[in-house]
Amino acid sequence: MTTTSSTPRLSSGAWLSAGAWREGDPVGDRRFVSVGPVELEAGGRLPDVTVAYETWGTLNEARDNAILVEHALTGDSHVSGPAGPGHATPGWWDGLIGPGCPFDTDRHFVVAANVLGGCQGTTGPASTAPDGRPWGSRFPFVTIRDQVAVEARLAELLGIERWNAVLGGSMGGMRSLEWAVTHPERVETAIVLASTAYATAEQIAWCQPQLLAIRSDPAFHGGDYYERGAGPEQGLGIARRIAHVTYRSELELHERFGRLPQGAEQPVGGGGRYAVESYLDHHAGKIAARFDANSYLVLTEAMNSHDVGRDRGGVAAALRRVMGRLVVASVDSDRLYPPRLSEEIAAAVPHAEHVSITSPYGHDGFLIETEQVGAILRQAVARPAGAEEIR
Ligand SMILES: CC(=O)SCCNC(=O)CCNC(=O)[C@H](O)C(C)(C)COP(=O)(O)OP(=O)(O)OC[C@H]1O[C@@H](n2cnc3c(N)ncnc32)[C@H](O)[C@@H]1OP(=O)(O)O
Ligand SMILES: N[C@@H](CCO)C(=O)O
Repeated sequence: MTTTSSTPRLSSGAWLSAGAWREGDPVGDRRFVSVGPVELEAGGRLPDVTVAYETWGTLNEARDNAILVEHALTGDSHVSGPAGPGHATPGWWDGLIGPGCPFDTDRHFVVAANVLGGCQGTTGPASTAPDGRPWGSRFPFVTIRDQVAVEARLAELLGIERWNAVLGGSMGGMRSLEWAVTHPERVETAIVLASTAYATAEQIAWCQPQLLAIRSDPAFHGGDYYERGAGPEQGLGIARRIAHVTYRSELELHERFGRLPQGAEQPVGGGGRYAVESYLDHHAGKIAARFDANSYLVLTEAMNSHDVGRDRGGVAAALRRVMGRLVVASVDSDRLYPPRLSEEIAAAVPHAEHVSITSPYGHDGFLIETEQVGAILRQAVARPAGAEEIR
């Protein structure tokens, strides 16, 4: 099946939406595949879902060396960058995939896909609906389980019956855990970084002003802004500012910025900014240039819906389904996904291992502390099942 319709974009947008490529055609390092119609957990339906994905290494004959890397809220399929001449775009977890890396491409076949509802090539709100117009406000509610269902279709199309490992951080960790609970027989090792078995009240609470910031931007137009030239970039920027503070630690911000003014600006009564305000402004500008506000809403609400225990007799009962190895890692300074949430998962799964990542950076530590994360991943995929604890 092929799709040839146009790609809606914001004026400043560098993001991609599904629907503009012929199936199988690469765009940069990405490939695109149709996984067909998807019935959603909350009752909606998507008549044809496209998935953007990338791979590294080769699937072996036994088809037992495949690893699925799950990205977080604003990530994408581009986990790893330079793999040779002509592949110069950095990835968000560079150094973890390649010859001799924790995911050694001489041994492993690594797959990463943009998530359902995203804006980097997989079907999302900016994609073209059957009537030829962007889905916009009509894009249905998706859950973490729906996202995993789409990934399961991708696995089938790639000929992967069982993953050697499924791993990810934050929202990626939610999908990894859902994989291990929904398809226990298809996951040899699940690695859940800086994540949780269910969205907590505080996580949902932090999301609420973010959702409101986007929806109350006059340029939001109820979500149907694609054909108007500009989108709710102000609202998205405010959402990112709120979120970004929760992604870092109080101590890091204090030691890094303290009360410093931004250059010569005079914040106290001078109309200028503090350096930390300038830092948040910078991250706000970056997200508006690379991410679609509707995807931010859809994915945030998917995270809020996350609860592995839903319709499964509760979290503890759901976690008892996990059959393969489970490695849970938390960042010691993470105030958004505090270590106690990882400990809860580990306590509910007798054979699980809990590892602590030491970092001043808070939640974003799972993206920044690549040496520690690399060591965890290397050991998790190198050891036979049931081997001693990682330390
Ligand atoms: C290659 C890609 O596009 S990856 C896209 C997908 N991205 C993802 O999946 C992850 C999303 N990214 C993130 O969450 C974050 O960017 C992280 C975790 C990677 C950032 O980690 P860090 O390396 O700690 O970056 P940090 O938060 O310090 O920000 C650095 C930026 O702030 C800027 N900055 C620092 N201080 C200030 C200041 N006072 N005023 C303005 N800007 C400032 C730096 O110049 C730098 O800018 P740049 O990123 O444009 O080069
Ligand atoms: N900084 C990460 C944090 C989300 O967990 C992101 O933007 O995806």
